[in-house]
Order: sequence, then structure tokens, then C-alpha cells
Amino acid sequence: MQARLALPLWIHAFEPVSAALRAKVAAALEQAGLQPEAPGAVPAGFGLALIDGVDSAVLERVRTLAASASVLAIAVGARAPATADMWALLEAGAFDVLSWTDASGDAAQVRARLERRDALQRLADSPAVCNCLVGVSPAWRALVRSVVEVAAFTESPVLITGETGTGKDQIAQLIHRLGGRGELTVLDCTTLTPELAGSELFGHERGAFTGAANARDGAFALADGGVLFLDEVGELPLPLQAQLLRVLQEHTYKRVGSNTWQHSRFRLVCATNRSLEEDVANGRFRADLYHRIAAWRCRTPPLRERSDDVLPLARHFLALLAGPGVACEFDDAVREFLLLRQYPGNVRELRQTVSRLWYRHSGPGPITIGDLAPDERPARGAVAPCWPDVRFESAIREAIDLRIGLARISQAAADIAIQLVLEQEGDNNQRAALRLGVTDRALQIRRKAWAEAH
Ligand SMILES: Nc1ncnc2c1ncn2[C@@H]1O[C@H](COP(=O)(O)OP(=O)(O)OP(=O)(O)O)[C@@H](O)[C@H]1O
Repeated sequence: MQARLALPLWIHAFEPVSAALRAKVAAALEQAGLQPEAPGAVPAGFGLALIDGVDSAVLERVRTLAASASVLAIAVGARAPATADMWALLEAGAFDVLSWTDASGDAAQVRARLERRDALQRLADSPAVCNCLVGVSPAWRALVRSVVEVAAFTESPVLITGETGTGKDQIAQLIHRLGGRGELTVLDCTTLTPELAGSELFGHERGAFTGAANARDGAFALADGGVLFLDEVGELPLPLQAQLLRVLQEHTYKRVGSNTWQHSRFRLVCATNRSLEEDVANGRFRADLYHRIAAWRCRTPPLRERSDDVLPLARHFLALLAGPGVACEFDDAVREFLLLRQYPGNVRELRQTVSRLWYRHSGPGPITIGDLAPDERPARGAVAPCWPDVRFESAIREAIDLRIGLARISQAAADIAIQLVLEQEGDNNQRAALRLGVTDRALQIRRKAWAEAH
């Protein structure tokens, strides 16, 4: 038997999978060093969904399980599921779909996948990631997981796209930290002029051009053994794009004024806030270069797509400003202001907003709305509650991320509203109906349908 894997692992067998088959799978997994159990009330950690046939009920259940745990779907039926069903299981949140063929390698396959997933999760939750990169939203967490995977398990070039201030630079630094390679050499492509670019990138020999009093290393030499980060790569002029092709492909180049090929082994990370696909389509960016730099792509989502991250980020920036051991918080009104404000400059703008609050603030005590500079305060009249607001949008986004359909979202919103109003009105149907803007009878029908469904 292999060494035990200390993973909380549960097994959920879907109808019509028999208890005997479940026990057989569990025994094989135990042989492979796993310790399967039944799922708890809120399944966490890792889980196996044993399925024999896929229908909407199975998909719905997988969706619920995957909301709080990492789910691996295992098809145990005599026939492998149709490809469309496999995709549907992934869509529902399973991280992979395997077939159980009753062969000796099946349990080993399961274990290998769980180990990899566990290693990824540990890295994503490690101080190397969490101490610098803050974010709790599903969109941010999915990005971090994919970046951790590409950084720690591959050597491929990575292209990071995203609006300004969304953390592309931070992600490049994370790839460098996790990759365990030498130095990080950063080159801002907006600063490359046609005259200087050759020397900046490739270096030059002494006397190669007027003013070249000494030989000098360029970015490719400096990046040897480490990571080369080409920031704003979309701004590279076309002639320079052509010059980069060979070195990115072959890792060889010549210094300006030299005929000798030099070698440099580096990992390439590029970032841009442009759509390079569009630039390729309209001839602004070379397609061959694009395919070399974009072996892996990731996108840093704008802050408006992850409003759950606003307060954690704001608290993080405040803690950095306050320094170690100094507790400082925002009061409720400031929290609301921060949540409802728009951030066209994304995280950078949020950081600057927090800095301005901090420098106007005189402690002790929380940051209060008086700490907001007068020109930043919401205009009079603009503070009336606006609905639907970003919090509502965030809840809906979460439902969409969980791939919940429109009918269920609308139904759930209506059910919650009815429940809340009934509570407030002491279960008085007539008053609740009045407040909800529906007839007494309509509310009764809905309540009856709800009671029957639950
Ligand atoms: N997830 C995060 N956690 C903590 N700080 C962050 C995060 N994302 C961004 N920041 C901070 O926001 C600011 C902007 O981030 P960064 O420079 O990485 O953005 P960018 O996308 O590279 O911007 P640009 O396109 O303008 O170069 C920095 O101060 C960075 O520290």
C-alpha cells in the first residue's frame, strides 16, 4: 500500500450506483493510500462523485457540491458518458471527469489528480501568494489558481492581459516567485525608442555606435537563468517585433556590433492592457510573435467584476499604511462609500483612495467620512440608496459563476424577498402582499407552491 495521503476525501454515490460498487471503489482508493468518507453536511476539501448516467438532477447536485469543495466526477457505469455529458459535468463545477474501468490503475489516477490539485491549492493559499495578493472573489481565486499552476508546473511563456491597475505586474512577480528561477528582469516596452531598442534588448559591443564607450549587457543577457518580463508588450513597434522573434524562439541573439551568437535561457512573461488578438487581426501586432508569447494566457479581471475584493483590498492597503501592530478600520459609512464608488483605475485607484483617506485621518479610532477630501464626497442627492447596487450585482455574479440559470436566480430572489417580508410582517399575508406589490391571492399561490417544493 502507498503512503497515506492526508486529504479529507469524501465519496458521494449518485443513484443508481449501488452501495456495493461504492464500497469497492472506496476499498481500491484505500489501497492507493486515500481515506474516503461520506460527505459532511457542507462538503469541503476533495470529493468524488460516482455517477452512472448524467441528467439535470445529477448536474444540479454536482453544482451544489462543487460550490464548497473540489469535485472529481468518476463515471462508474458500463459505458463511458457521452462527451457532451462530460463537458456538462465540468460546466457544473467538477474539475475533471474520469472513467472507472475497474483496472488496477484507476485509483492511482484518482490519487495523482487529487495530489496535483492539493499541491495547487496549497500554493494558492501559501504566504508567498496571500501575503502580497489579496482577493477572495471567485474570479480572483480562479485566476490565482491558474497562475500558480502555470508558474509552478510549467516553463511556458505567459501573456497577462487586463485593464490598467488590475494587478498584471503583481501577477508577473508572482510567476517569478513561484517559478524558483534567478532574477526578474523588467523591460517596459513603452520606453523602447527605435534608436535605443537594439542596445536595450540585445546589449552592444564597445564602439558599436557613437557614444558606445563601453560594452553593455542588454535585457536578454540580464534575464539569463531568470524571468524576462516585457511590460506593455502591445506597444512594441512592428520592426522591433520582428527582431524579437528569433530570440524568443531560439533563445539566441547577437549584441549590437557583434557577429557572435549569445545564448540566454529565460522564462518569458508579457503583459498588456491591449487586445492583442484585435491588434493581430488589424496588422498592428505580428501573429507569429503573438503565438510565441501567448502559450498561456490569463486575464486580471477589473475591480467592477469582483466587488467582493474591494473591502479586503482596502483593509490590506490600510494595514500597510498603518504599519505593523497598528489597528485601524473604516467605519460603516466609509465602507459603504468604498463599495459603491466606481474605480476606472481599478486596484491602483482603490489604493490611492485609501492613501488619501489615511493621510487626512487623525487616529485613534476608525476612518470616518470626514476623512474623505471634499471633492471626493458623493454629490448631494447622489447618496440616496441606488438599487440594484454593486453588492446585489456581486451576489448575482456569484450565481452566474456557479452557472445557475436565469429562472433559478429570479425564483431565488423572489423567494428570499417573500420570506424576508413575511418575517417583518409577522407572517401576515395581506400586509406582505401589499408591501411586495402583488395581490393577496398571488402571494398565497406562491407560498403554497414553495411549501410543496420544499
Ligand atoms: N490583488 C492585489 N493585492 C494587492 N495589491 C494589488 C493587487 N492587485 C493590484 N494591487 C496593487 O495595485 C497597484 C496596481 O497594480 P499593478 O501595477 O500590478 O497593475 P497593472 O495591471 O500592472 O497596471 P498597469 O497596466 O497600469 O501597468 C499596485 O500598487 C499593486 O500593488
